[in-house]
Order: sequence, then C-alpha cells, then structure tokens
Amino acid sequence: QHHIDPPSLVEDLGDDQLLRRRLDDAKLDLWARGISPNLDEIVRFGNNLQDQVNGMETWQSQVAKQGPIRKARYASYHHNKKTKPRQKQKQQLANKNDMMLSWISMLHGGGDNVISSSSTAAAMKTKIQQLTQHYGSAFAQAIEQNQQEHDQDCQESCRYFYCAPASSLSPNNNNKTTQDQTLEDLIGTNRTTIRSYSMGAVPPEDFADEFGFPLDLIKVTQGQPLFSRDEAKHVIDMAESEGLSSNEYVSGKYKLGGDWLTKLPQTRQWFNEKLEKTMFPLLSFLFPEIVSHPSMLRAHSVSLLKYNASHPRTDVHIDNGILAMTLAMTPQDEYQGGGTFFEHFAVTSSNSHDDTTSMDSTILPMDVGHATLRPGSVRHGGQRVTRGTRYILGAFLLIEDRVEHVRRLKNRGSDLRSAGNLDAAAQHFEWALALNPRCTTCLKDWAEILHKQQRYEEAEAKIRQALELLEYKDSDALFTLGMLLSEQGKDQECMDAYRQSLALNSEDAELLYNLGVKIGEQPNNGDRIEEILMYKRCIELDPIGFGGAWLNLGTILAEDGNLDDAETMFIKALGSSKPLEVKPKAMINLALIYHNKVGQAFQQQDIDAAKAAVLQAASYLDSAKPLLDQVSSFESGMQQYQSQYNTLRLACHRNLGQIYAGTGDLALCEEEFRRATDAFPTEIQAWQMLGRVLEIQGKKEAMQDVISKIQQLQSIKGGRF
Ligand SMILES: O=C(O)CCC(=O)C(=O)O
Ligand SMILES: [Fe+2]
Repeated sequence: QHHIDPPSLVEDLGDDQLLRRRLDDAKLDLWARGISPNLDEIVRFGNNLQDQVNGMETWQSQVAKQGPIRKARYASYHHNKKTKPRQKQKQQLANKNDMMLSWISMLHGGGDNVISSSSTAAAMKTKIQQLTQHYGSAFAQAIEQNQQEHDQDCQESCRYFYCAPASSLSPNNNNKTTQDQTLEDLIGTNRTTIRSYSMGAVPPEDFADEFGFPLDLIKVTQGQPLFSRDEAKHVIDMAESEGLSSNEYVSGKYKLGGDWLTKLPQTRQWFNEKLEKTMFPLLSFLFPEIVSHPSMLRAHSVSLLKYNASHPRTDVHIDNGILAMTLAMTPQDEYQGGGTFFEHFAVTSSNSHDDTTSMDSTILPMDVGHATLRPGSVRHGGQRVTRGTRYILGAFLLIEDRVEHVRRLKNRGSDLRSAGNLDAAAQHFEWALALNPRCTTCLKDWAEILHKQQRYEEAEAKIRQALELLEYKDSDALFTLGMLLSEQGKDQECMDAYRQSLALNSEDAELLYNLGVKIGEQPNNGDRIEEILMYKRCIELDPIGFGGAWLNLGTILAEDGNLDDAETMFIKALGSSKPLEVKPKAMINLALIYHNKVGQAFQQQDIDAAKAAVLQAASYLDSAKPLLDQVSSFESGMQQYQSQYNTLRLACHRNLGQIYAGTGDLALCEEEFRRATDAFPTEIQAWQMLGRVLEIQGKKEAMQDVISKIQQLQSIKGGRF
C-alpha cells in the first residue's frame, strides 16, 4: 500500500516537493495533537509555499511544546541505522519522512499502527514468554524478582512520600482524567507553560513506545513558577535547620553536599504537599501515555542537593527511576555556573532552545520555583557551581502499574558485577538487551566486564554499539573506548576517542591525565605542548588525585633543564592522594635533582652547597625507602625506581665521604663509608670506598678484612656468570 522512501531519495527531492512535504509534516503533527488546520488557516500565513511552511512549523512547534501527542499516537519507529556523526543531517531528514509516512497510514485507517497501552502490555508479555522459552526458567525468575522489587520499592515509597489513597483509583470516582484537564485546571495558573527539549538519540530504557519517543521528552516549566522565591527560601532554611549540611554523598568522581528527604521530616512534609497538589498531576498531564493517573506515581530517592565551592558538581549520570524530576530551589542570581547539564545538547541543533540567552548550550536554564521532568534514563549532570550556593531538589519516580524490567535487570547486573560475579552480571545485561536492544547502559556495563576479563575486542564491539546508538555523544563511553583501544595498542585511535570524549566533557581529570600520558608515550614524545596542557588542566581540576600528572610535568621540565620548576612539581606530587603510587617516585626524582645540584656545587668548588645538597638528596631517599619496600616491584615502572634508589643512595654515601675527606675529616669519612657497606653489603663499590679511606689512614688490619670481603664478593659475582 505504502512504502518508506529509502534515505537516498530524500536528497533528490526538488525544493518545492521538499516544502510540500514539510507542510504535510506539520499538518499531520498538528492533526495528531488534535488540531486540524483548514486551508483558510494555512493561507493566512502567506501566499507562497515557503511562508506557509514557516507559519505551520511555528504553530506546530508551539503546540508540541505543550506536551506529547495526546489525542492520537503514531507508531514507534525504529531507526535501525549505523549513523556516523557526519551523516546525521541526512538521517534526520529520512527519519522525519518515516514518521510522516506512518501517520499517513493512520489517516488511511491503518489502525494497527496506533499503540494502545493494553497492546504494548500484551506485546511485553509475549516477549517475556518468548524469552523465557529461549533463556529458561532463570530468566522467568529474574522477571518475577523485578516485580517483587518493584512492589517493595513502591511500598517503601509510601512510608515516606505522598501516595494517593486507594479510593482515588475507584472506577466510581467521577473525576475527570488528567488527559481531559488543562494545565490550568491542574496547577491553578494559566501563566505556567511547558517547554520541551530533545532527550537525544537514545529512547527511555523502559516503555519507549508508550513515552512516544522520539518526541521531545525533557519538560521544563516556564513563566509563572510552581512556587515562589520566598517559599523556596523558607524550605531551604527549614532544611538547613534540620541538619542538611551535616551529610555528604559521593557521586562518581565528586563529593556532593545535601541529604535525603527521608532524614529531613519537615522539608519532606513540604515536598509531599507539592507532590500531591502539583507535581504528580503535572507529571500525569505531561506523560499521559505512561502515567495513567496521578495516583499511580511514587517518589523514591528524594534528596536536597547543595552545590557550593567544596561540593561544586555531580558526575554525568542517569537517574534510577522511570521518571525523574529536578526542582530549582535557588534564584539564578544567587550563584554562578550550575544548572542541569545535558551532553547531547552540545551538538544537537534540533533543540528548541536556540534562542535562549544562556551562554552554554549544554545547560538547561531553570530559575527558582521551576521544575524539570524527564525520563530517568537521560544522561545529565549538575554543572559546576563556580560562585555562591545552589540548591536543587531531585526525585526519582516509579509508576505503580509499570515494572521497569530493563532497568531492574541492568541494576541487578551491576550489583552482580560489583560483587565480582561477572558471568551472572553479563547474563543480566544480555537479558536486558533482549528486552531492549537500545539499552546503552547495558552495553556499556557489559563492555566494562569484558574489559576486566581482558576480552578487549569483544568489549570494543559492545562499546561501539552503544556509541552508535548514542550518536557518539557520551563522554564516558568514549573514555572506555579509548582505554580499550589503548589496551590493544591502537594508540592513534585511542587518542582520537579520548579527544572526542574531552570535547563533550572537558572536566574529566582522569581523561586528561590518560590522554597526556598517551601523547607522551608516542615516538619522539608526541606533542609536548599538548601533553603539558593536558596535565595542567588535569591538576587544575584535581590537584591531589593525579600525582602522576605532577610527576610527568616535573620530568618534562627536568628534561628541558629547568630543575627549579621541576622541583616544585615533584613537591606538589608529594601531596598526592595515592601516596604509595606517587610519593616514592616523587622523592626519588627530588633526590635526582639534588644529586645534580651536588655535581654543580662540586664544579664551582662550593663545598658547603655540595654538602647541603647531598644531605637533602639523602633525606629524600631515606624517606622513600620504607615506601619502596611496601610497593610491589610489579607496579608499573617501580622496578626502575628501586634500582635508581640503590644507585643514588650509594652515590650520596660516596659524595658525602668525599666531602669529609676533602675537609680532612677522615674519621667522619670512614664512618660514612661504613654506613654504605652496612646498607649495601653486597656492593663491591661500597667496600672499595671503605678500603681506600682505611688505606689513607694506614689502618692495615681493617683494610685486610675489606680486601678479603671484596675478593669474596668478586668470586660470588664471577661464579654467577
Ligand atoms: O543539579 C542539577 O540540576 C541536576 C541534579 C541531578 O542530577 C538530578 O536532579 O537528578
Ligand atoms: Fe540526576
């Protein structure tokens, strides 16, 4: 009956034909949202086609911003594609046409394309049955466990957070359904509107069809706030008086301030009222296909986060719930930086927020009293706050009648992985992917397991699959890809992946460090300037986490002959948060610098300076020794440092002995060389030094002992070869 144009045809369309298609497209979208523009209305936009297209598209985007399609739905379309970033433009065009064609089939009565929630539920049931046949009872048990965990989580939620009384669900209850109400009915103001943003290339992990992906599913309130600046201030004051600031969380690489609402009862009371009166009705209004009634919503993992200088940001992450919301609790004029960060905004031109005054297109603008409501699986983060304090209230949500099998299987996989049960973990990711082949977090977690098992090629395949789905907009996946390529010796590709990752998230200290090291490993030391820049950016972000960056900077400077600056770098490295890995190396490097100064002082015949430098070098070496003894020599590069230690320490004994001899203090000289033979009893050189000072002093008997010791050592050494 109808066919879908292959993408190549799209490009060949003439201008007029393309405009006509866009006009139809806008018409169909409006129609799907319950508006049927007639010819008069279209002509009002102008006499030529271009003006009509512009007018219709503006109208359509305004309507679209109010929420997802409510009166009708179109078939989910699956872009089964291998998108390369540069092909994106063409692909988007093709996808638009796919959608249009499926709507045409609806217009012609193609009712089987319309998704009803009962038909998707039935489809899910069938899929689970099929997968049970394929995977066996272990799969069925895992599904059963999902249901149990879901029920428990919902019950637990109701212990702390607002849950509608059971009666609100009764069929006799004559309330209008949310779908029939306007935003004004729901939240009591006609001055609040909704703005929608794309959630990127990857659909929600669960219930993507019901959500209506690829519609713009990140919803932000605009205009009249949901609560006032004063109300927000009151809540923050209350939370602070309840001890908000005594807690701290860890979010990936960062520490986060704030606390759970379960621990802040008064703040929770305020929040619960907001849930009942505003947020649950609003969520049901905005996501009617998935939230059949406000009473179905459950809140869990609700926290009030506090960003400031000591707790500036979160990692990029996904939230653990089918839906998530963020309430802005601080006026934008009270802090700098901050905001919710979305990596996929960076290059997506199709986002509807081009006209904002925000400098950074990856940050979603949201002032106090406003809310962001979105599928939980969208990647996002709390942007670094550079001045002042910013509070937000974040909540993960569940829906009573919707068990998220993909998310739950994946989470259990992650737990199994943490517990070291890698095979069972991989099994869970396989199951989750069987339910949703576009679960990118499943692919990423699985890749990390394969990485740990040193199955680099398989891991690379999985991570690339995830990256294709993400249109390469995931800094963490690109980072993992870089590491996998590095393991396989593909250095150029590795550096490309790291650089792409950096373009998305310039604030990843580990990434900056790894890229710097990789550049430094290249023949002729790679691009020194880029390498140095990476280390500098790394230590700016994290001055103690990456002592290796200070070490490498120091080494580069020392190689350039700039020993004073090199020394400063090595001293900084001593402050590393990983003392065993970094400190002994820093100390040995510092000893090397001082050893060098000894040589210079000798040349200038400045004996006092030479002595001071030797003592300093020796002191660094003596502090390094117990640390060196603790680290395994298998640790990368450690063996080299251990032999450096021996050479340098012996040299210090020799230099100090010579200085004493030079000032005529032979007793002190002998004492120093005896220390050398005590510390290095198998080093012939040490005995030879001692022998010489004994000879000068005419201590014949003692010298005889030393000579026989040397002969003994020489015979052992000789016998070995
Ligand atoms: O700080 C923000 O805007 C986002 C914080 C966050 O991760 C969340 O609310 O889920
Ligand atoms: Fe979050």
